[in-house]
Amino acid sequence: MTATDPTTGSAGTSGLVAAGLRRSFPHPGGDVHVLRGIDVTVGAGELVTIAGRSGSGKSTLLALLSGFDTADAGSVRIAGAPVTADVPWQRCALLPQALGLLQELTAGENVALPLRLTRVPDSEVTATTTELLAALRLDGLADRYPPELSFGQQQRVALARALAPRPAVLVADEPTAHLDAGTAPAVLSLLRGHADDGGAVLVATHDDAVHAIADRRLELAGGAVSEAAGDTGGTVAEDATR
Ligand SMILES: Nc1ncnc2c1ncn2[C@@H]1O[C@H](COP(=O)(O)OP(=O)(O)OP(=O)(O)O)[C@@H](O)[C@H]1O
Repeated sequence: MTATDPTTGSAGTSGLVAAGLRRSFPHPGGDVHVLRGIDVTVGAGELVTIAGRSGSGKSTLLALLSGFDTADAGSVRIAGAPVTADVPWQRCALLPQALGLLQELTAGENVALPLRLTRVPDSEVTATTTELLAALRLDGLADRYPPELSFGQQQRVALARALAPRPAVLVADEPTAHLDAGTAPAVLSLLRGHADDGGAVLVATHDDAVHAIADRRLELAGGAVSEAAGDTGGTVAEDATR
């Protein structure tokens, strides 16, 4: 994949480029203006984190970037093409906070799903699924259904599913929120590895360990994004964005 052009800072032709994103939600007390004109660029090969107080709009932004929601204004492009609701997993995969695992499929079947949908050969599906589950310390749990797994285990299954199709863009919402010290390093390693392999990775997080492996860190506050420096802000109060 094309790396970020260091001379222009642009994502070139293979990264994520969002411009002028605006999103409001109707509310009886007055519309909630969550995103007020957001520009975000994540180049191929880059891992960018985004921090912000609870309610600042991180999940709202990630849903727009991955085609799960539509902006009131602005554009999202991957490799130069607009992101739509039916963006294929190979172009953009979202790891949402709610995970979205299919309850009637086993962990292994959930991970294999994006590969099955694109008719990847069985041997490759098996190899990729086995490799990802092992890398996330989920060996032996492939045949369990989501309700038979802890939330942290389910979160790792959802990450494996997002990574399985080797997406050009990976968008992850708090991917380490439910992990312990034993499993967090595996998740960090896969996120960093995906970027090093040429993926564009954007992670919303309050976790200093994730910020530490990032190339850049953004801050979302008051409906706007800025480049951040220094320690993570963490969740210390509600953001009454309006
Ligand atoms: N569908 C919706 N309808 C109305 N308001 C919404 C909707 N979705 C989000 N909001 C509001 O938008 C704001 C941003 O929410 P969002 O979930 O994006 O924040 P966040 O930064 O991801 O928070 P957290 O860190 O707690 O997950 C909040 O004030 C929330 O109440």
